[in-house]
Amino acid sequence: MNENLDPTNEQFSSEELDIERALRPLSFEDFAGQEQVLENLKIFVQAANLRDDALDHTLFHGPPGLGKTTLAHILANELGVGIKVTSGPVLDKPGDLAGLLTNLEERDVLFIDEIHRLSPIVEEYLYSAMEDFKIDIMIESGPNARTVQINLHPFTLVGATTRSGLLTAPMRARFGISSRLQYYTTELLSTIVERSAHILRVPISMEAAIEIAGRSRGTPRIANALLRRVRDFAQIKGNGNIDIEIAKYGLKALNVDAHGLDEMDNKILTTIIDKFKGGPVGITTLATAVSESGETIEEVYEPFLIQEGFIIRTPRGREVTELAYKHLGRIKGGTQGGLF
Ligand SMILES: Nc1ncnc2c1ncn2[C@@H]1O[C@H](COP(=O)(O)OP(=O)(O)OP(=O)(O)O)[C@@H](O)[C@H]1O
Ligand SMILES: [Mg+2]
Repeated sequence: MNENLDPTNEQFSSEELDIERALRPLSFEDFAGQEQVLENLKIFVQAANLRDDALDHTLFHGPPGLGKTTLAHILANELGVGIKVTSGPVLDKPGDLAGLLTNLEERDVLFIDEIHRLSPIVEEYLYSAMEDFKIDIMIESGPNARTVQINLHPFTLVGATTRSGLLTAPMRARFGISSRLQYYTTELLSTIVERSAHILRVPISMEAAIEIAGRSRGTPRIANALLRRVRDFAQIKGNGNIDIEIAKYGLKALNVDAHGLDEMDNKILTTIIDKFKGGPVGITTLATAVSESGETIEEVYEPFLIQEGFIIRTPRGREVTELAYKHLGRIKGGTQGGLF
């Protein structure tokens, strides 16, 4: 998870983690949006259930907070199987992976988060497990050491990554299903906010839900985080209900950007304006200027900025739009920031 994209910008306390869990949809039915992805998944799951097969290995990619982990759990629920959860950086020895794999029951889901961060040795070890449901394990040591091949139960590997560009080609090729998650529209996010408010038992007006949704960077995780903070304002400064006034008051106090842009988004825009005269600027040059990797900019930040019309991609690089100048209160061609 990318802490930068969490507007509260703090580690979750255990209470917050409980809330996070309570708000997480558990079935296809509770999951809003991503229609195309969901429509296909429903068919694949239904077919696998009908044949009593393991679902094909499935990859979810896309920016943080859009529902990759949520969907991995939903898949296990809908398949009616168990799920084991781990992540790329945690699995540093093939032995750890072997332990997990041999403990999987028939059709279980093995969820590997941040799958682009697997070590090459572990990744290679995973290949035969994914392809043939077989692994080699070393038994005994010293002169008696030998490897034996053992059969695994057919299982489904579900991988998640925010950085699909960093996935190796052989790894990518082993996923039968690959889905990219998209940013959510304000309308969809407002239904998510309403659902979450209902679970948290806090009354919210439709207008307020739309206001929160519109400032959530197209991201359910951010929408839920903003809802929780606004709920605090409603309880302390208001009468407990979230209406449009208290929502606006809370969002202002939280310093939430009118479009839900975060610090890095704004840094990217100001850098293009201030250092590169609004662009065009190449991705590598831009990346160096904002001290972030080019891939992260391309996969995590830029898609939203392009979708919302702040940046355009030209053959010569990235250019900011009028909207970006307006948003930052700058004048095109001006040397100074600030309109006022
Ligand atoms: N479609 C959805 N409907 C309702 N709530 C959602 C939806 N997608 C995500 N959420 C909420 O947003 C939170 C974040 O989603 P999730 O943890 O699945 O994101 P992620 O893609 O795994 O993010 P990361 O890349 O940071 O791991 C979830 O706890 C869930 O409550
Ligand atoms: Mg996740």
